[in-house]
Amino acid sequence: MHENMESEQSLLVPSAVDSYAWGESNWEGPHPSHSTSQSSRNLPLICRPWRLWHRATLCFAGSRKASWRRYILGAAIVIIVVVIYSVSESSHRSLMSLVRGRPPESLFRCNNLANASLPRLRVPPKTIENRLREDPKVLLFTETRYSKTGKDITNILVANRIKYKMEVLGKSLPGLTNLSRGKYGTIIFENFERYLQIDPWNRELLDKYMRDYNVGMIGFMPSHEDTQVGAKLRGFPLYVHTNMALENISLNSENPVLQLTRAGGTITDNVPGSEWTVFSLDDPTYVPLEWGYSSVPHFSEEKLVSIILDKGDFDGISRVLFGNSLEFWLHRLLFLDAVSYLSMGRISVSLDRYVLVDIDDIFVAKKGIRMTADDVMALLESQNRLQEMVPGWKFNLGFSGKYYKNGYPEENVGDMTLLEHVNDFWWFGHMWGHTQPHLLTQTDLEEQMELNKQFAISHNIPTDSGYGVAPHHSGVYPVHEPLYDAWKKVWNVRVTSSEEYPHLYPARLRRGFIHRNIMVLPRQTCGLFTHTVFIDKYPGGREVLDASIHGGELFQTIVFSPVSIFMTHLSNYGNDRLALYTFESIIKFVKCWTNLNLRTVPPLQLGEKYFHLFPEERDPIWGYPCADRRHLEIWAKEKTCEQLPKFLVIGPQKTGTTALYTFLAMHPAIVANYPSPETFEEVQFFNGKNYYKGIDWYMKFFPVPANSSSKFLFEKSATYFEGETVPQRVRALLPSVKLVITIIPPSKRAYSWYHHMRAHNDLTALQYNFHEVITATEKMPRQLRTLRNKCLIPGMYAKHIERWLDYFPASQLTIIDGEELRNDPVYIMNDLQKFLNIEPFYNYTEHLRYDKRKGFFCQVIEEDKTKCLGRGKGRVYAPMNESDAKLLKEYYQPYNIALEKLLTRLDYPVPGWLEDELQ
Ligand SMILES: Nc1ncnc2c1ncn2[C@@H]1O[C@H](COP(=O)(O)OS(=O)(=O)O)[C@@H](OP(=O)(O)O)[C@H]1O
Repeated sequence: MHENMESEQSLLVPSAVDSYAWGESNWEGPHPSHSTSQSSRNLPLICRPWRLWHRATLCFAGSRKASWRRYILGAAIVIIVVVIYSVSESSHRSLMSLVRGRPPESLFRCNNLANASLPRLRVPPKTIENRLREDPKVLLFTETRYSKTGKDITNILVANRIKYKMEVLGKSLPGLTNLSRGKYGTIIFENFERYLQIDPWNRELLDKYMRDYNVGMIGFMPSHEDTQVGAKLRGFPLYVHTNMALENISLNSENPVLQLTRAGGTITDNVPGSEWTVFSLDDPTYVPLEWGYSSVPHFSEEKLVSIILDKGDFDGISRVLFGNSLEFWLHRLLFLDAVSYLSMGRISVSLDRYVLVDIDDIFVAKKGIRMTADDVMALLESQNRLQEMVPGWKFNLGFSGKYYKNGYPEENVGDMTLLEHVNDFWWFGHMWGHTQPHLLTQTDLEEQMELNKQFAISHNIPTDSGYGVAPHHSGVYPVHEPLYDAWKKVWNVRVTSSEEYPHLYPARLRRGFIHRNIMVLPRQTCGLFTHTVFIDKYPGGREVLDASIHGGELFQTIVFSPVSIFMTHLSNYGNDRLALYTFESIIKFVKCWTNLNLRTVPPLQLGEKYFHLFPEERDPIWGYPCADRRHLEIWAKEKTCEQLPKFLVIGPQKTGTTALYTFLAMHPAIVANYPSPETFEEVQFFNGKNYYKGIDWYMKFFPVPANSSSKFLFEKSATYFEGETVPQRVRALLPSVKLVITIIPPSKRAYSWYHHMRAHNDLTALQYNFHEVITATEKMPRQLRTLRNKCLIPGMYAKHIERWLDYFPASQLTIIDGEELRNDPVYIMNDLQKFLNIEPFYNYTEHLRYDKRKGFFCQVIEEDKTKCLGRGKGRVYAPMNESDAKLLKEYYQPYNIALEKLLTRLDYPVPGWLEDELQ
C-alpha cells in the first residue's frame, strides 16, 4: 500500500523539482544498458511503464509472491505496448529513447593537428574588398556548357563570389582578342589536353598574355579509360600514368600553394575511384602538391603525384595541374588556393569565417524529444569546448514562451535549467505560439510578439539582441510587410535570417538583402531537422551525416561561405544530441584541414559584417513568388500572381507611350494600372526608390482580376527603358511578361523631352537652350550634365534594347515604330493585339479617329465626339534648328547603325525614319 501510494504521488507530481527526487528514489534494480550519466535523462520514460506495471501486477496477482503471474502479465503488457508504440511515430520516438545508448561521439581524429604550421603565403591574400575593387576575373575554358568539371568549377567560383568569364571551346580558341591587361588573374582549362592542342599562333598569344601579366594557369587532366604508363605530356618534361586508382592521399605540407588548405593528414576514406592521372616526378622544377599510393603492384611502393605545381621555371608560366577532377573535396580547397597562388593573390578568398548556430524552437519541441537538465548541461559543456576552438562561440537561442514547461516533468526541468543559465547564451524572440507570420495580420502579430516579449522579461531573457526569426521563414521572404512592421515596433528587430532568398536551392546561391532597414542574412542548412534526433535513424544512416562533415556539404558550406548561419532545433540537443556531435565534429574537421579563422559574433554584428563584405547585396531583387512552391506556401493566401502585369510598356519617354497606354486601356480585355498620386499614369516601380517599397506596394496598383486568366493587366513607365538595373529586376519578378518598346527618331525624342522639361518648369532646362544642353561638356555644372544625359542617353536605342535582351528572349519583346503609331495607330494596335495574344480582338477602326484640331488620332467617344490626350502631349514648339539636327544625327549615327543591325537580326522592319537617318 505504501508503495502504491508512493507511485500514485509520483505520477501526479507536476513539479519538476519533485520529479528529480522521484527519479532517484524509485529506481528498482538494474535496467537495460543505461549509463549513470544517462539515467536521469531517461527516468520518466522508463519509470512510467515500470510503475504502471508494478501497480497492475499487484491488482492482478493479489500478492507479491505470485511472481510468475506478474511476469506473464508483464510480458503481455510489454507486447501490447510495443504493438501500440510501433504504429505511432511519436511513441516510436519514446520507445527509441528507452533503448538508446550514449549520444554519438565524433570518431574523427586529426592526425596532424599538433604539427599545425602557419600558412605559407606567397603574397598576403587580398581581402574581398580589394578583390572587388581590382576586379580581375577568372577566364575559364570549358569543353561544353554542361560538362561536369566545368560546372564544379563555376559552382565554386559563384559560391565564393569570384567573377569569371566562361568560354566554351569550339574548334578554335575563342575570346583571345579581348585579353586586356589586368582583366584576368587566372586562366583555367577544364581539359588541359585542349590547351596542348591549341594552334601555335593562338597558343603563343595566350602564353604571352600569361607571361606578360603574371597570370597563372590551372589545368585538369581528363580521365582516361585506357591505362598508359609513363606517357610524356606533349611539350613538357612531365610523364603521366593514366587510369590509376589512388589511396592514402596526403598533401605536401611544404608546398607554397597551401593557404586556405592545411595538410591535415592522410585520407583513406571516400577517395573517388579510378581514372586518376598521376605524374612521375623526374624534374626537380616541379613541386608535388598532393600524392598518394596505388594498389597496382608495379606502383605500390611509389609515391604518385596527383596535383603538381610548375612554378614557371620551365616556360615562364606558373601552372597547377590536377590529375583528377573536383569531385574529391580536398581538391575543391586546393583549387581555391591554386587560383589565389596563380593570380599572385589578386583573386583570393579571405580566411575569416563567421559561424552562428541558432537553436530555434526553444520550448517548442514535442513531449518526449525535448531537452532534459542533463542535455542542457551537455550543451553548456559543448559550448565551452567549442569556445576553445572558436573564439566567442555561443549558441543563439530562439524561444516561443507559450510552450514553456510543456514537456514531461524532467523535460520541464530542462526548460528551467536553460533559464537558470540564461546568461550563458544569446537569445532571440521567435513567435509566441510558433504561428507562421504570413497567416497573421499586423495586430495579431504585434499581440503575439508582445506576449513573447513579456514572457522574456518575466524570465530574465534578454530582449535587445535585435535579431528575430520567423517559423518556416514565413513572412521574411516573400516579404509579409506586417511582419517587418511588427518586428520593428515590438522587438526593434534589425537583423533576421532566411534560407528562402532568392530560393532554397541551390544553397550556394542564397544571398542577403536589406528591407526597410532590417538585414536579412542567408541561412544555411546543417543537415539536422526537428525529426532527426537519433543517429541510427538519420536518413541514409550515420555515414550520410559523417560524409557531410568530413569534407562534404556541411564542410564546404563553412569553407565557401564567409558567413554561415545554421538553423538547428531544440530536439537536436536532446535525445542523441546530434547538434553537439555535428558542430564539434565539423569544427574539428575544419581546423584540421584548413587555416580558416573561425569566429562567432552576435547576429547584429554579423549582419553588419555581412553587408560590409557584400555591399552589392544590400538591394533586394524581388522574385516571382509563384515559381517556387515553398514561396507560395509562405505567401499570404489573399495574394495572387494574377495581380501582376502581363505586359509592360517600357518607353522610352516622348515616343508616344501615353497614346499607346490610352489606346490599350480602351480594350475590353486589358486593364491598366491605377494611377499614382505622385507619378500619375506611371507606376515607376522598377527604376527608382519605389522598388524598395516591395511587391505588396506594387501589387496595390492592380485590381485582383475577377476572371483572372482573361484579363491582361499592364502598366506603362517610360523610364524603365534605359534603367541599368531594370531589366534584371523585371526579369526576376515578371519572368514571362511581354515588353513593348516604342522608338522614334532619337534626335526628335531628345528635342521633345527638352521641351517637356521646360514645360514642367525644370530650372536647368529653362536656364539653358537646347544647343547648350546637347553640347554640354564635362566641365559644365553638374545639373546641366545630368540634364544632357537624360536628354541624350535614352536615344541610344540599340544599347538599351541589347540590355533587355540579356534578360529576355526576343519573343517576349516587341518594338513599335512611334511614328507609325502616330500616323496609323489602328495598324499598330492590330499588330500589338496579335503579339500579346489578346482575345477578343478589338476593332480599333471604330474607336480611333484623326482629330484635325489636335493633329493626332484620338479616342471616339460618340459619333461626332473624340477624346484626345491633354495639352502636354502633342505640344507646339519651334522646329529644331538645322545645325542641332545635324549635330544629333552625327551623334546618334553609331547607335542608329547598331539599331538597324539589331532590327534586322530580330526580323523587325526597319522604320523609314531610320533609313533616312542612315543615309
Ligand atoms: N495620339 C497622340 N496624341 C498625342 N500625342 C501623340 C499621339 N501619338 C503620338 N504622340 C506623341 O507622343 C509624344 C509624347 O510621348 P509620351 O507620351 O511617350 O511622353 S511621356 O514620356 O509620357 O511624357 C508627343 O510628343 P510632343 O509632340 O513632343 O508633345 C506626341 O508627339
